[in-house]
Amino acid sequence: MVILTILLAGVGVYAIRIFDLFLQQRLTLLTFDFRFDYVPVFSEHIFGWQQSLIDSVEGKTVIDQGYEAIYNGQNVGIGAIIAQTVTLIRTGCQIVVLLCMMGFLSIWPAAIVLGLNLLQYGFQRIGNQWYFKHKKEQNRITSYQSYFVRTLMKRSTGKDIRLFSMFDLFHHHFMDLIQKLVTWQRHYSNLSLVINLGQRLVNIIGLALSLLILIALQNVSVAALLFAISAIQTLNLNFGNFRDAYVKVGKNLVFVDNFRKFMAFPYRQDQDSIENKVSGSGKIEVRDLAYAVNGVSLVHDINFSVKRGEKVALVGENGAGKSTLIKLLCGLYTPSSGSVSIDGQNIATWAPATMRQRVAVEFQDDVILHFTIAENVACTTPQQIDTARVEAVLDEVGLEDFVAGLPSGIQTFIGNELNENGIQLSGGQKDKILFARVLYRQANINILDEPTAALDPISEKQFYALVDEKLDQKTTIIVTHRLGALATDDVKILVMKDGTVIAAGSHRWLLANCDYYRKLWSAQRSLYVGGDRHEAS
Ligand SMILES: Nc1ncnc2c1ncn2[C@@H]1O[C@H](COP(=O)(O)OP(=O)(O)OP(=O)(O)O)[C@@H](O)[C@H]1O
Repeated sequence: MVILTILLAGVGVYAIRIFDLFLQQRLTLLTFDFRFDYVPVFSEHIFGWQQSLIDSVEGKTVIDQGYEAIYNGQNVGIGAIIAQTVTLIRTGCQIVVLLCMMGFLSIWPAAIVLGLNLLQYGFQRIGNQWYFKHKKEQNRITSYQSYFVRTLMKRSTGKDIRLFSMFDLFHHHFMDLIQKLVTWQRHYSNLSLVINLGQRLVNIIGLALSLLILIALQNVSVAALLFAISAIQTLNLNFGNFRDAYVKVGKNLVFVDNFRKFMAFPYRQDQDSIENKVSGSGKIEVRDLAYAVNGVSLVHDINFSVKRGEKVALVGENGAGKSTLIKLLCGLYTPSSGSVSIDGQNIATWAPATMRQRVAVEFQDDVILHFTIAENVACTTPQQIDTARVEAVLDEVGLEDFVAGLPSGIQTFIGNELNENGIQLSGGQKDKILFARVLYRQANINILDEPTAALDPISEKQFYALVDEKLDQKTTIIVTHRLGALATDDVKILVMKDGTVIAAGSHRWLLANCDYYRKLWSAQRSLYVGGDRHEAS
């Protein structure tokens, strides 16, 4: 009977192990599919977020960990939970088989092993509680660490580090970080050591106790005793694996929790009040607009309106709040108070897609993706690109000859990350592609943040001629430090200082009525007409 039981149990355990191979294979494919199904959902969701949320520490943590929850296959997050659940099922089955098998000898050893494993779980819980209590600290350290890795790996920062011999500085901060990491790790491994020692001790006691009981309870043969030793050890091992899997599920639920938080963040497309009206003349009204971050006001008390087709220049010193204001105008930031309305509708109620149709924006720090020129201009999939329109706008911004000289024309890749024949752009060429992107959009409101910063004088002149011609009937707001180009009567100039608009009017009117504008103007004029270069100070 004992022999038959052993045989049956052995077959049962190995059958489960073989079944496990198939489970593991299915699991690998499942987590792979999961990654491809959910990563686009994740990215799509971020499009609906407020920029201020993406910029915040909270947003960054939830993005990083939420992404990890779905992207790291079976190691972290949802993939790990599925993998550990499979382990739970597998070890659970093995435990049941082993318990039945041992029941033929005596139920006591099995009961003792079970009891002692519960005790071990208690130890593990202590370790876990410490882990979760200090997890935030470890997350922060890991996020600092990833900054170092990202910065060092990035080609552009690598250049600066070499040019300015910043390695010592880097090393200084890195060592500081490593110190924190080592301290954290030391605490954790000391605690793990104590817990593991406790668990091993409990194991040995358990094995000895079970055997003693077995001997005391019945007259067992040596063969049965040997079988009992091996069965108890296997049972213990399975209990251990079961426990580990259970604990890992708990740990990975933290990542999933972050994924859940991520999906629950306010998503503008979910709002009931979203307006999808895309028509309108392009009239902008700004009322009592203010924006603060962590209680610090960046812009405040802003009131102005822009008529359809009007050209507006936003000028002011560095840090005056110009970029912040245009981020509010195009809905990237949500005002702390006040409102921005376009054609009588508060843009806070607009869906992001509506905003993209109505407003085309060019920022100083816009990125050119390592895709083709045509894709960078049209910002859509190859099938949807209007090639003739792409060529026309590239022509208009003065890139006709440049593109004609490229081996694959508008299909040439920019940068060599995705294509080894990709080309590098100069700063001015990049600005021209970004402006071509705005023209391609054909929106009736265009907002341009320092669009000519990298342009040569001839290109800058062409740029303003193009604005006059192509954006003639369209509302256009341009942030610029080069005042001369906008010194005409048909441009309304908003002068910003310390986070608010202190004056608005034509160049001539401002020269006559605004001391601060006069100061900006004469400072710049002196550089161009060769006057007193120190006039500004
Ligand atoms: N996300 C942010 N969090 C905190 N402070 C910010 C944030 N964005 C901008 N600031 C601060 O707000 C102020 C205005 O910045 P903004 O970029 O709007 O200035 P700007 O007028 O465009 O300057 P520049 O002419 O140099 O481009 C600056 O003091 C800047 O440090």
